[in-house]
Amino acid sequence: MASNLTMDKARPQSSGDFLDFWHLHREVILVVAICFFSTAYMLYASLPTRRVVKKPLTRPVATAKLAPAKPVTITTEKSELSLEALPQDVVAHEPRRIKGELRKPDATRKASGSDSSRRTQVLVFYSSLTTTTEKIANDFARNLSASLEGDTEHKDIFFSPSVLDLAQIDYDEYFISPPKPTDSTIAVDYFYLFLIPSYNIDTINDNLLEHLQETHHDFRIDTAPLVGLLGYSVFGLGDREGWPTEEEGFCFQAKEVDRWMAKLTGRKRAYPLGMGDKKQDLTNRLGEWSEGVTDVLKLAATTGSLGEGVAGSGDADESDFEYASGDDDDEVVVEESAAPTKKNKKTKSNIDDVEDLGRIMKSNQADSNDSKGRAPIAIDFTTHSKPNAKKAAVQTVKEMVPKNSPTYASLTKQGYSIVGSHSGVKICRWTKSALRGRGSCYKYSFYGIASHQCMETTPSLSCSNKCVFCWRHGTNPVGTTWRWVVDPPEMIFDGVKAGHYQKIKMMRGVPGVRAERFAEAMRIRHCALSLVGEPIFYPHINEFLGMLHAERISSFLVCNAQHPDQLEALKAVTQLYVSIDASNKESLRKIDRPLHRDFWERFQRCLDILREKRFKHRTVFRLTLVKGFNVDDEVEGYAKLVEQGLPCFVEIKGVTYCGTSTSAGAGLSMANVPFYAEVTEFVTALNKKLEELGLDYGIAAEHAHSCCVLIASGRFRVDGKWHTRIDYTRFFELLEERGADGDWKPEDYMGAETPEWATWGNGGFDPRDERVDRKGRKIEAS
Ligand SMILES: Cc1cc2nc3c(=O)[nH]c(=O)nc-3n(C[C@H](O)[C@H](O)[C@H](O)COP(=O)(O)O)c2cc1C
Ligand code: SF4
Repeated sequence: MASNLTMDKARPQSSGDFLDFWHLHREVILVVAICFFSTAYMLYASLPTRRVVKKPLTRPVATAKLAPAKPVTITTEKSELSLEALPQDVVAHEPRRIKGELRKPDATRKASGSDSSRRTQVLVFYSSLTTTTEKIANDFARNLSASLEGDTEHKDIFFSPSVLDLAQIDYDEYFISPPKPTDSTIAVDYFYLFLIPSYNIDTINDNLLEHLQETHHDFRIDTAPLVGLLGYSVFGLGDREGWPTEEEGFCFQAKEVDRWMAKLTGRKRAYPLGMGDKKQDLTNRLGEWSEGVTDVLKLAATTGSLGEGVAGSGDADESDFEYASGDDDDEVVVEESAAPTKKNKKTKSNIDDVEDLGRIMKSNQADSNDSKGRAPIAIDFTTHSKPNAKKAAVQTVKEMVPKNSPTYASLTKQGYSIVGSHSGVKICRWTKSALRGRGSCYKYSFYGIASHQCMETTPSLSCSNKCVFCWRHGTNPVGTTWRWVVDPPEMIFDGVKAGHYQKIKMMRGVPGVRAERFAEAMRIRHCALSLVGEPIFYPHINEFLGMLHAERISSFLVCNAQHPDQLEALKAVTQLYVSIDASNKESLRKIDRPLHRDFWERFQRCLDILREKRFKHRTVFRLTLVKGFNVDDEVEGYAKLVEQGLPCFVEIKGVTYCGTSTSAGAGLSMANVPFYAEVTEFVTALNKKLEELGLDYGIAAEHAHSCCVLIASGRFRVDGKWHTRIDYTRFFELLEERGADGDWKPEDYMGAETPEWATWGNGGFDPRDERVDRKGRKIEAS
C-alpha cells in the first residue's frame, strides 16, 4: 500500500493529480526551467559574433601594401574572441563583451612633446571598382610616407602607412577592435584613413557599411569598440555629372562610413570629411584634405590628443549646435523671461551699470595692473565736460573686463574669447552652418560674404546704450566714456585672429563639417565689427581697420549712432552701418535706453555725417523691427530718416527670438518677434513711402531664412538689375592705390549682379546649400 500511494503521487493521472504534483514540486520545476533557459542564453551569447559574409568582388582588386619601414605584424583580437580563449567563468556566467576604453590625452606626451616608446601606424583603407581610388590610395600613402619621413621631428614616431583594400581584408580584424601588433614591447596607436568612392550599385562598400552598423548595434560588443584608435578621417570620391548634389547621392557612401566610424570610435573624427569629384576638383580637394590630415596626424601622434575641443580627444563637446542661441554677430534677440537664479540675480545686478562695473573692477584692480605690467593709457573721448580734477586724482585706470571678473566669466561661458582687456571674438551660428554646407547668413545673399570665412569681433566690449533687445545686456559693460586701459591694436588684431582660428579648429571633429570649407575657413576674408559693444568706442579703431585691410580682410562696422566725433573721424571701411532702432526721440529712448542725455542730438548728427559720407563709404541703415516698440505707425518716420541720411542701403531685419538666456528685464517675449510676412509688409510700406518722397530706392534682395530684406539706392541698379554685391578685390586696390583717406566712391567697387535667387521675391537661400531648420532638420525644397 505504501508503495502504491507513492506511485499514485508520483504519476498524476488526472487534473487533480497534476495539481497535487505541481504543489509538491513547483520549486524544483522552476529552478530546472531557469537553469535551462539561462544556459541556452549563455551558449547563444558566447557564439562568435555574427558577421557579414563578404561577397566576392566582380573584379579582383590587387592589394597594394606598402612595406612598413619597421615591419609591424598586425594581429587581431580574433583569438581572444573565441570561446576557448575566454576564462571559463566568464563563458559560463555572462555574455561576451568587447569593450573599448576612452583614452584620455596622454599627459606625459603632452608635457614632453613626444613619447619615444609609442609608434603610430596609419592604415589607409580603400575600395575601388574602376581602379581610380586604388591608384589614389597608393599615391596618397606614398606621399604621406615621404612627408612623415622627411620630417625629422616626427619620422621616428610613425611606421610607414599601410594600404588595405576593403575587398581583401577581414573586417573583424579591423572593425571590432583596433588591431594589436605582434611585438608586444611596442605600443602602437592606429590611425584609420578611408578613401571611399560611392556606388549606387551593390559593391563591397555595402558590406563594409553593414558590418560597421552591425558592430555598433551588436549587444555583445561595446557601442564604440574602436575608441582606442588615435583617430580617423574619410575622403569620398564621386561624380557630380551623374550625382550633382549630396542630396542626389554625391559621395553618399563616404558620408555613411564617416557617420558609422564616428559612432564606433566615440567620435574620433580627426579631420572633416573630404569629398572630390573625379571629373572636376578631385586633385584640389584631395590635396587640401591630405594636408589637413597630415597636420592632425602629427599633432595626434605627439600628444595623443586630437586637439582642443575635438570630439573624442578627452575634452570633447560634440553638440549639434545651439541653433537658437542667437549668437549672430549683429542679430538682436528677444530673450525669454526666465526667473533668474539667486546667483544670476547677483551677477546681473553686479554689472548692470557703470558704477557697479567700477566697483567690480576695483576689487580686481590690483591683480590686473600687476599682470599687465605696462603703463595704461587713460582716454576719454566721448564726454566733453571738464574733467573733475579731484576725482581724477583718486582714479586709477582699470581694465574693462579683468580676467577674474563676473563679466569675463559670463562672456567666456557664452563662447566669447576675450582678447586683452576689452576685445572679444566669437564664431557665430552662420559660420558653423556654412562649415557644414548648410548656408551662409544674409550677407552672403546680399554682399557675397561666405560665413565660414567671416570673423566676428569687437575691439570694445563696452557700449553706451542698454537696448531692450540686446541679448548681451547684463554681461557687457556700459559707459559713456572710455575710462579703461587701452590695448594696442596690434595685440588685439593678433589676438582676435588667433582666437577665431582656434575656434574654427575646434569644429574639426564636428559631424557634417566639410573638409573643403574647413580649409577655406583657415583664411579670414571678412571681419564683422559688430559682435557686442560699440567698436567705434575703441580709440584706435582706424589703426585696427588698417590692419584688417592690409591683410585683405574686408570690414563691416556697425555703430550705434551715439558717437558722432568718432564717426566723423572714421577712415576707410568696406561698409559702414548705423543702427536706426527707432524713428523718433521717444521711441528711441524707450528701445535703446541710451546713457547719453543728448542721445537724440547725437543720433541726428550721426545721420548728417552719414549723409556726407555716402559718396565715400557704402553706408547702411540697419533697422531691427521689434513688434510693439518700433514698428507700428513708424513707417513715415523711418522714411524721413532715410531722406535725411540718404544711405546706400537700408537693411530691415526682424528681431530674433532666443529662448535660452535670462531676461534683460525689458519685458519682451515671442509676441515682440515679427513674422517674416510682417517684416515684408513693413518693407513694402516703407518702400512706398520712399517713392512718395521722390527718393530713388527699391527692394533689392531678401534672405527669408534670417528674416531680413534689403532696400537699395538706385545708385546700385545697373540696366534695371541690382548690384548689391561688393567687388572686394577692387576695394583693396583702391585702398592700396589711394590710401585710407583717398578719394573714391562706393560705386567704384560695386560688385557683380545680385544673384537671381537672392533678389526680392526669391527667398534668398543659396541653392547649393542644404536647407535645415533651427534644430538642424532638413527642409525639403518647396
Ligand atoms: C556604377 C556606378 C555607380 C556610381 N554611383 C555613384 C553615386 O551614387 N554617387 C557618386 O557620387 N558617384 C557615383 N559613381 C562615381 C564613382 O564613385 C567615381 O567614378 C569614382 O571615382 C570611382 O572610383 P573607382 O574608380 O575607384 O571605382 C558611380 C560610378 C559607377 C561606375
Ligand atoms: S556677417 Fe559674419 S558674423 Fe555676422 S552673421 Fe554673417 S557670418 Fe556671422
